[in-house]
Amino acid sequence: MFLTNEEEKMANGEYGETIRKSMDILIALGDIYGAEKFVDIKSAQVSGVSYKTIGQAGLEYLEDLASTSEIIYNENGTISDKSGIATISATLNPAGTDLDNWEDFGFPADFARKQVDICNAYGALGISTTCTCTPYLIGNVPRFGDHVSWSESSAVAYVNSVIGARTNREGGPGALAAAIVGKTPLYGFHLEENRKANLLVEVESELERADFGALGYAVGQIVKDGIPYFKMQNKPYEVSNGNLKALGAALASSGAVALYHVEDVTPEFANAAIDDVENKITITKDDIVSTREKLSTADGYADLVCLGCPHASLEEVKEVAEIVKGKKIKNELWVCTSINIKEAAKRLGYLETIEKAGGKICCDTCMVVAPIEQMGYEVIGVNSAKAANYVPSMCGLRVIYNDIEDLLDFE
Ligand SMILES: C[C@@](O)(CCOP(=O)(O)O)CC(=O)O
Ligand code: SF4
Repeated sequence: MFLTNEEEKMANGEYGETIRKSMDILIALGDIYGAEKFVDIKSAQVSGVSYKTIGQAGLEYLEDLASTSEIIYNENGTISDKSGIATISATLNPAGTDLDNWEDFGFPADFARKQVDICNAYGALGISTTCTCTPYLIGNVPRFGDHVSWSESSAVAYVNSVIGARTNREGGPGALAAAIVGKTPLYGFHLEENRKANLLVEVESELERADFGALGYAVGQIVKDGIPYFKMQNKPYEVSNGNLKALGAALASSGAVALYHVEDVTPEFANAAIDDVENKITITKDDIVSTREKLSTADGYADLVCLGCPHASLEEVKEVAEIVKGKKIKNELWVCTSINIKEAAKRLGYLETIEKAGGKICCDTCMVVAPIEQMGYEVIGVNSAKAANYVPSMCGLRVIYNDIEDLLDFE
C-alpha cells in the first residue's frame, strides 16, 4: 500500500502508540483487500461494545489502547488529529445494558459495571457514547458520496444504500482504528465500480410493515454478499426510511449485504447498471408469508416484547405509543432506542403513554446484545427479522416474529 510521508510517520509511531497500533490494523486490512492507498473519512460507527460480545479481553484491549492516547491541542484550541483520539464524527454501537437505568431493568450488576468501563474507554478514545445502531437518526449523518468507516451490519446497509455514503462492512476494531486516524484503506464499496447491482429482485406483492424484514431475510439468503436491486409494487412514497432500515438489517443478517438498491427510492439506483444484470429472482406473496412463519420459533405468548432492532426512530416510538395508549399491556415491553430519541419521546409525551400502559423505553442496548438470557425471559416477541434471526443463536431463546399489535397482549 502506498503511504504518504505523514502516514509513514503515523505507522512508525511518531505520533504515539495508539495511532501506530491503529495504522497497523488498517495497513493489514488494506494489504489483505488489495487497497492501493488510504482515503480520508468523514464519519465512523464503531461496533463491539457489549460486554456480552467483547468480554474481558475486549475491555482490556480498549483500556490499553486508550492509555497511550493523549490530548494535544491545535493553536486554535481544537483537538489535534495526532492525539490518538477520534476527531471526526464517531459514534458507538449498542452496549449490553441501559447505561443510566440498568438497575430498573434488572441487568446484572457485575455486567453493568464492566459495561460502564468499556464505554469509558471508548469515550477516552473520542467515540461518542450515544450507544445506538441508528446513529444516522441522531446526528452522525454523512453526506452522499462521503467516505466513512462503519461497522454494525444494519448501519452499513443503511449508510451505503439509503444515504449513499461509502463504507465497507467493517468490523469493530477496523472502524475504531479508522476513527482514530481519520482514514481507511480505499477498496471495495469505496470505489464506484463496485457499487453496481448483481441480482434483480422482482417483488410481486405490495409489502407492509414486518413484510419488509421478511423480504430482506429471504433475499439475503440468496444474494449472500452481493448487491440486490429491488423492483417493488409499493409506490416510492409508500416506502419509509423505517421500512428500508428493516429491509437492510435483514439483508445484512441472513446474508452479508452491504449495499442494495430500490428502484426510484434509493439514491444510486440509476447508477446500478441493472440492464447488465443477468441473475433475476421473483419474490411472491407466498414467499413473504412463508418467510414470516419460518422466522418464528415459538407461538402464543411472548413474555418480553422487544421492539427497536435496529434502534427505533421517533416515528416508531410514536407508533408504539398510539397502539398502547389507554391500555394495559400484559407482556413486558421494551422499546429499544438511543438516549436522544428517548429524550425527544419524553418531551412529546410518548414515554409517559408507553409507561402508563406498562411498557418501557430501553436505551443504549437491545434484545441481542443485552444478557436477556440471564434475566429469566424465555419467549421474545420481535417485529424485526434481524432480531428473529439472532435472538435464538445469540441468546438461546425462542422468538415470535410479527407486527407490534399482534405481539402484544392487553388486559
Ligand atoms: C448483531 C449486531 O447488530 C450487534 C452486535 O455486535 P457488536 O456487539 O456491536 O459487535 C452486529 C452486526 O450485525 O453487525
Ligand atoms: S441486534 Fe438489532 S438492535 Fe441490536 S445492535 Fe444489532 S441492529 Fe441494533
